[in-house]
Amino acid sequence: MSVKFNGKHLAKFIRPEEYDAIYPQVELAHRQLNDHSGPGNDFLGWMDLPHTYDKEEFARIKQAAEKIRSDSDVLLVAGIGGSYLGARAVVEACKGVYHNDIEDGVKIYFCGNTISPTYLNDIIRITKGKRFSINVISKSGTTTETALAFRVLRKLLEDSVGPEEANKRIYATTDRSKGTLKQLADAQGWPTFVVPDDVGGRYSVLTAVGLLPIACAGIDIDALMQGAADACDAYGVCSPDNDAYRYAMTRNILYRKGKLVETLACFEPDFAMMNEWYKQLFGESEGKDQKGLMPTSCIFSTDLHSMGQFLQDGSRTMFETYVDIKNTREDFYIEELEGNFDGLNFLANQNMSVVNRKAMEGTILAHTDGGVPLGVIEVDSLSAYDVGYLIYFFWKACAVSGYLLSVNPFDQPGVESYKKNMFALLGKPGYEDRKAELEAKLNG
Ligand SMILES: O=P(O)(O)OC[C@H]1O[C@H](O)[C@H](O)[C@@H](O)[C@@H]1O
Repeated sequence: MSVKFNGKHLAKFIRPEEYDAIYPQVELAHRQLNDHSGPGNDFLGWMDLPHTYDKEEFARIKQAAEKIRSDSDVLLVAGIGGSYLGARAVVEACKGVYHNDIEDGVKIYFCGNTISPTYLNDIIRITKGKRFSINVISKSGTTTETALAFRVLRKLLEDSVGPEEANKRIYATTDRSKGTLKQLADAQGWPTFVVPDDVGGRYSVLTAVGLLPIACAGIDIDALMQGAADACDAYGVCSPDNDAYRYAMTRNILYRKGKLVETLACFEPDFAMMNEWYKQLFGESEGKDQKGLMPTSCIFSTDLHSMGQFLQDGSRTMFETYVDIKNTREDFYIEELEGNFDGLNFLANQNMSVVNRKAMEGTILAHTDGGVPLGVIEVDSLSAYDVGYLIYFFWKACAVSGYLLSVNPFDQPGVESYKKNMFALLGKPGYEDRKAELEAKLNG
């Protein structure tokens, strides 16, 4: 098992009987997920996905990635939320945050995830004089941020290579049959990939949504899916020892004890976008009906120099979950310095990963002593296989955690409010009444 939940540091915060007491609710959640009888049961396509995914499309994804890698210097991936975070998270976890600067071959840039004109201009600058392709990703096919960026980038591509060649360099990942993007793709003859109906955005990284950009980065998507498939089997067993369920129970028990915030922390900067992916997964799944733990994140030891004080001594509203990556992608041997001018020879003659681990162990003990409940998710490495495994671990834990909280973990009705206001304020037809009302509030 390449992902484990280690709760040994939680012993002074949660008694074994508390797990026993909540476990029947886990059994119920397990049953509801398996027989599709719980809330949001039309969005459970992720559950068997690592086994049942469309193999024909998977092969087309690999072919498209090969083509992009051979005919493009740059791949622009336009998408937001679930159509953005997972792909970037896996690419950076497996290849590192500086993969574009270090690796030969196609550079991958993400856009359509903001309305910042500065950001878009920078993306346009990146494409100057480069051969580029676009992967536009939107399940609904109507998301404003993505559609707006895509409108600009598509024109850029058409101006650069002509409409006919542009049509061969635009890859659309969207709904099987509906939405503006699907209609456009069919009309223009762009290669299309499908976001299955029963897979929500935040559960879509192992569909074409994530797989095409991830394959373009040269990551082994077979290994990624295999990791998820093995996790699907491991966490498919209903038992108090199921680590995904243990993590879900821990979250819920701590929430009931008044903890309102979870901080996911990792001592590896390559994990920063996985943190962001986790925030969408748990934030959109659980933050509703005026309930839920607020997911936050840190990268340590970096953030120990900013958030460390609060975590050690501040208000005791949070618990921490550390992602412990057992084997780093690379190591660095620290040599002894003659004269020991910087006083750091006590660190010498060992690998830097050992120093990082001691920092983690020291932090675990300090924060636990400071009254922060702390669990550890142990991951073998950030290989494609282990990342696939970890993704499924979080999926399963999140679904059960949502059911334990008695919410529908698979919808996100609250996200619409800002959109409606934005459309009204921008004068989108159909929003006239709301526009007047909102302007009165703003100017009042
Ligand atoms: O893929 P799309 O339809 O463009 O949606 C992208 C994202 O935007 C929405 O507002 C949702 O809150 C997210 O769950 C979703 O992942």
